[in-house]
Amino acid sequence: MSRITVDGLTKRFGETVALDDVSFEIPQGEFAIVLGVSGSGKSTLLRCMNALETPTEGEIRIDETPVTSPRDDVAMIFQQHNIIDQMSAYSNALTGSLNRNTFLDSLLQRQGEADKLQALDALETVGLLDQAQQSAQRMSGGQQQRVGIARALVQDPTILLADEPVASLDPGSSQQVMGYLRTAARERDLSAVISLHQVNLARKFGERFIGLREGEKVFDGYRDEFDMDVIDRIYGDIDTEGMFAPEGEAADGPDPSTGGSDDASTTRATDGGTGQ
Ligand SMILES: Nc1ncnc2c1ncn2[C@@H]1O[C@H](COP(=O)(O)OP(=O)(O)OP(=O)(O)O)[C@@H](O)[C@H]1O
Repeated sequence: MSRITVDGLTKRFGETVALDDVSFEIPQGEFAIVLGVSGSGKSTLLRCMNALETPTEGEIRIDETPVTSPRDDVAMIFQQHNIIDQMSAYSNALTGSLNRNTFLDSLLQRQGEADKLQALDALETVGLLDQAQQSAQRMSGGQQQRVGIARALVQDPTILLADEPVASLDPGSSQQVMGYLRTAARERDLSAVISLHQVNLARKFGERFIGLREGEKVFDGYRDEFDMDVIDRIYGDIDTEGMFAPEGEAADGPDPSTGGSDDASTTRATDGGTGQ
């Protein structure tokens, strides 16, 4: 059970109001996407959720317990996945169990069988079991990010946070990574909060949407309400042409069996994204 409550969250950096009285609740198992232009407060929101920033006012609660320090049951995936190039996909995934092992045990890979099986299971979830021994530096950016997801899963979280996890990937890899994230959250019943720049990706994979603009929450709703008016509310008068695929084209979620898709139709849907 992991319900996330964001309650009257304000974060100021000097004169800058990064978040202004933001409140919402994410029920257990929901896959939520946070959208907004650069500087709207997405990263600050996620960082507050993981206690990497301290709120100026308000608080975050997980199952009614205020978040005051990083928690083992909250895993965070970053844009720069920070995996170790020289290590294999398997060894990188296994580092997700660091919270349960001493540093020396981890260094010598003396983790228990359960942790090792969990690393293999996580690699299977992200479609990389057959690449387990592959050195990370020989993997593509998308594969490396999937290793980052596997490592987060080995942490055994109930909540998955991802701050622009596909910002540096090409459209096809972005689709795949989002697909695997969605599959992982669904299979393990994780609550997920993902920040994204790309509207089409958000719409394709998201279930719940939180829109931020200049630190304020300007939208909070589900797929059926997430229309062009909402996009305008979030993005204002910037050119949104091409950010929104025609109705139906991007409405289906990923195929959980593939963790997304490489097929041409979905790649086309992404091409209509923001290109960021
Ligand atoms: N550590 C900090 N010190 C000072 N100002 C900060 C700090 N972190 C964020 N800000 C400011 O807070 C505001 C929100 O930033 P934030 O990084 O949360 O936005 P964002 O929506 O994640 O942007 P991007 O999409 O570019 O990552 C911005 O004006 C930013 O300059």
